[in-house]
Amino acid sequence: MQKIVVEGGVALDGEVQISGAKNAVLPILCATLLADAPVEISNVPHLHDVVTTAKLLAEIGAGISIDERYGITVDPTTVHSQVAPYELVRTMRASVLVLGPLLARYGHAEVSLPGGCAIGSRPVDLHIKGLQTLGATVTVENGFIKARADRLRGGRHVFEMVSVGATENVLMAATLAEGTTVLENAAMEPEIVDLADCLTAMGARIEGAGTGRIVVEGVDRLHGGRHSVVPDRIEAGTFLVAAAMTGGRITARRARPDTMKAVLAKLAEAGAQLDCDGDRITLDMQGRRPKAVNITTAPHPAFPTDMQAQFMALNCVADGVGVINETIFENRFMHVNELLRLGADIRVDGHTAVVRGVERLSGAPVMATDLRASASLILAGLVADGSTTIDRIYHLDRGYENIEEKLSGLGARIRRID
Ligand SMILES: CC(=O)N[C@H]1[C@@H](OP(=O)(O)OP(=O)(O)OC[C@H]2O[C@@H](n3ccc(=O)[nH]c3=O)[C@H](O)[C@@H]2O)O[C@H](CO)[C@@H](O)[C@@H]1O
Ligand SMILES: C=C(OP(=O)(O)O)C(=O)O
Repeated sequence: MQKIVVEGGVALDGEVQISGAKNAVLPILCATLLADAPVEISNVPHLHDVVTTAKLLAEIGAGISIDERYGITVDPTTVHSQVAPYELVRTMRASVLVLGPLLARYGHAEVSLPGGCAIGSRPVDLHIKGLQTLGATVTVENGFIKARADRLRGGRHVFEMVSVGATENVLMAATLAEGTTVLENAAMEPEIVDLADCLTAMGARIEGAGTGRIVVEGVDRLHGGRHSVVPDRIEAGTFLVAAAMTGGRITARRARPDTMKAVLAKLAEAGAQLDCDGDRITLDMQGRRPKAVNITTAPHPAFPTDMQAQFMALNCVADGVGVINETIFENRFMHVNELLRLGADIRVDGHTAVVRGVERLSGAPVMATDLRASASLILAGLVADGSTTIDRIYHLDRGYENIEEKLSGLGARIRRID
């Protein structure tokens, strides 16, 4: 199994290009199923999860073509199955996002329940309730969500709690429903806005994406279109934290600073000098040690759960004590035990971790447990004395494109071994 080896001690310096967002491209690929002609998606990140989604779309009959720049064109006109099997859904929870599109387009869909994952349970009751408001009959049998509706009809739906996935599934379904749908307490993440932009390019009529109230006027058909995926705010944030921890200076190119305000505010609070110029974010730490910061994860525009592990790594070597509250997932502290192996001082009590910064970490073999936990271990390795070897990095390949090449380009001593 492949591993990543990091030799600590280099202050990062240089420029890095940010890829398209994993959490935007996956719903967008599912949304292409709504169209009645090919849809071209560009700025697609080269990720394992993208390959899995493409496999799922191909399995149900969609035509997939990939150009030399990794742009993906999906031709949904050849879809012949409305069943998403367990083998694919289990490896990637985002597969559940084919439910809304298949139901809206074909009047029925069967999608395996995603089950939980390492970071916590991943229920889909909010997705189901939203589709029921649009008139679907939904049952859960033999581990599958089975949904049916001759034609969905618009309605007003209030999500009980903010859910990114449920907002995406119901939004996609509503585009082909008869009449108007109003979604209240909708998620406001930039990835929802990007999905709505892609749907709009396919002929959907959507207002309010990016606010808590989205209004969709259903249309009879969606046509083909083109869309370029929004830059990955979590990837950009991860590189900026790496620069801050190592006392370095980097510029993230092709980023979207307006989608990352909570993260940039915390980096500034940690003592980083930040300069945003169009799609470029420059962070300069001027060789200083970061100051500890308190973090509470919550839905956008608050601090994202997907950056919690990386800021935990920063607090491990910061000056002072940082308190981290994780409010989205019940088990998203699995990086703690691995960070402790590197010499960190962290105490966990329920959803709260208290991190006391130490002067130095020391390299050790560690194990990645999930995607962002893997990133936090690389960050810790960048500042640890000696060598840190990270096992089970397949998690990393789900969500970061060429991370070791990008970090090497910034001067880090990092390599992948078999
Ligand atoms: C609000 C939030 O930060 N969402 C994150 C969540 O999105 P993802 O779409 O995976 O998860 P949701 O936004 O749906 O989950 C938010 C919360 O709602 C609960 N829930 C969700 C659906 C449902 O049907 N029933 C239910 O109870 C979840 O258990 C969770 O506590 O994980 C992604 C991957 O880390 C992140 O990119 C998203 O930013
Ligand atoms: C946990 C993540 O993704 P997923 O919901 O696909 O597991 C993530 O992007 O940090």
